[in-house]
Amino acid sequence: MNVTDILTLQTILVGDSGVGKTSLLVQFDQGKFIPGSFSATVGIGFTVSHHWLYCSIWDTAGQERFRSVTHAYYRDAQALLLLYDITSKSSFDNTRAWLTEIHEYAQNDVVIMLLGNKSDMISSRMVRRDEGERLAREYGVPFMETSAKTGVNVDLVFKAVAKELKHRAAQLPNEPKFHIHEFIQTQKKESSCCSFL
Ligand SMILES: Nc1nc2c(ncn2[C@@H]2O[C@H](COP(=O)(O)OP(=O)(O)OP(=O)(O)O)[C@@H](O)[C@H]2O)c(=O)[nH]1
Ligand SMILES: [Mg+2]
Repeated sequence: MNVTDILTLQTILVGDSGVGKTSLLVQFDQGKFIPGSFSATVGIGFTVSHHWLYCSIWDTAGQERFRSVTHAYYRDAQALLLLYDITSKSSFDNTRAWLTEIHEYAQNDVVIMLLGNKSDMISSRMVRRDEGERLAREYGVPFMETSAKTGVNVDLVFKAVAKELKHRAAQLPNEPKFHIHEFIQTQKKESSCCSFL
């Protein structure tokens, strides 16, 4: 994708409280990570990011009590990033419930991406990468592991989603679903990740 393309992208971040939605957003938008500080999002957060992409990002609160607030934002999302925390089995197990909610409230053609965040926390890993890949294949969605702390794969997530939307906008029906590996060659520093289905 020609990164000078300016694309608009309405994105929503969902997933259990504490998985790193806000941290991923701050890393993407400001390129920084604020260690240790965990202040749970209340209601909904919003950021407009002006990289190579004009991206309005809704950062939702993972806590159950804000769920009804989140529902209202699914409808307008073109892209939906569903995060779990690789150090939290429950956040991974809950992704199925999130996917059910997404299918209930979001547009049918929303681009969904499953992200296993906190990939830097190698010694505390509770969810293997292949478990994330398997779940992603089961639901037919692309998957990546990310770290909001080190920035690994964070830009790549938004590039990959933007490229999918570009393909769809260009109505290139015969094109294969875009393959994330294209980005790998150009982003040596990024870790490997599975291709899109
Ligand atoms: N090591 C590491 N810590 C992370 C990462 N992402 C988030 N954290 C930490 O995990 C905690 C929760 O991060 P948040 O970004 O606030 O989580 P959230 O998903 O926005 O939580 P809610 O707003 O309650 O839904 C914070 O202490 C972050 O510093 C990561 O990739 N690696
Ligand atoms: Mg948050």
